[in-house]
Amino acid sequence: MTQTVQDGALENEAPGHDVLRLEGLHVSYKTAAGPVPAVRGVDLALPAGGRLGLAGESGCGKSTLAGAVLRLLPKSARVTGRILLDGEDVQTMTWGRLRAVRWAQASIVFQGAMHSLNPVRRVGDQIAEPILLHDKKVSRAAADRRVATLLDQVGLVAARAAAYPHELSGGQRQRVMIAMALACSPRLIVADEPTTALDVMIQAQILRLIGELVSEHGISLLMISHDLAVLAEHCDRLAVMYAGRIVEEGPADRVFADARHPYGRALADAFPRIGDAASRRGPRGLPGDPPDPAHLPEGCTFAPRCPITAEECLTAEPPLIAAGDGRTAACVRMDVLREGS
Ligand SMILES: Nc1ncnc2c1ncn2[C@@H]1O[C@H](COP(=O)(O)OP(=O)(O)OP(=O)(O)O)[C@@H](O)[C@H]1O
Repeated sequence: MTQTVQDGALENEAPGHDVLRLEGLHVSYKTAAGPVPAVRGVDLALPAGGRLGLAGESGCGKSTLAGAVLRLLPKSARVTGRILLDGEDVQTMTWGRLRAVRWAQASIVFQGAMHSLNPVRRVGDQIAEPILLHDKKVSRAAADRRVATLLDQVGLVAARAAAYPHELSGGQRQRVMIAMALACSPRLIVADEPTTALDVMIQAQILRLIGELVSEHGISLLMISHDLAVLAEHCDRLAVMYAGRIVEEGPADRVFADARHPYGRALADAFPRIGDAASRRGPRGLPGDPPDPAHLPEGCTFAPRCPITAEECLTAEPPLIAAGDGRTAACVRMDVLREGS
């Protein structure tokens, strides 16, 4: 593992107790220009019924991590480390086992339902498919009844089962995707930027719906977004990702209100807070861009954009260390950040 969790949550928990557990996960894409390290030594644990938010800017490796969980990455991706679903290593599953696990044990809601749904099939048939696939004893009539129940749970009338994806609004299509994700009563749902393509009001409704459904059904949630504020509202823990690594992890309210890593702090400050009087902490852009994963800087990868960089940041990549209140952060200058806050 490249990341050391000193005094972190991972060391104290019995393996196999988590619905999802990533141990030293690395994903590198093979390209003509050389390897692109998209995920670099990630350790994460999601207990049963937990809701973990994964935040970070575009290109930091969030979708790669999500795809790795169900082995949905392209062939050019080289994955090392362990991905444990209920203690079972996804990397060593046979294709048959993997097919059984997808939908039934874990399902993913991707961004942009239009691309995930088949445009020439009725949505009811698409929701019924994983149900029929996973339980050969279920009759078509029983699957249709289940589809009607699922549509009702996601706030759509049963008659919508007959619609084609293009006949639905973006929000309705995303509700269909959520119904599909719930169809086989999984233990884990991974929601990868589930509302990116939707307008703000609909985004809030869909996120609330996901939150309500996972609690109602006791499903664990890994929610991925660039928006730390949204994640803080719907998750109990937050992990902040930068240039392929987790740079901060901890209880959602603590990380959002008082991040220990300057990147976590910048992400929290980038969005207005609900209830903030006259924008005391208005939205603030983070200067610069994340590094190109194929050409990472020496030392801390955030140093070139960091407001508190010092000489010591430029020599080695800081390990993830205990940062108080059940948090971990990968910053050698977190005390300076604390003093300045
Ligand atoms: N198939 C691929 N081949 C080569 N590089 C890839 C491939 N897919 C992703 N990458 C690179 O891996 C890095 C991580 O990408 P990823 O899509 O996981 O990030 P992300 O945080 O999910 O971004 P976004 O929010 O834009 O989806 C990026 O530099 C991206 O360009």
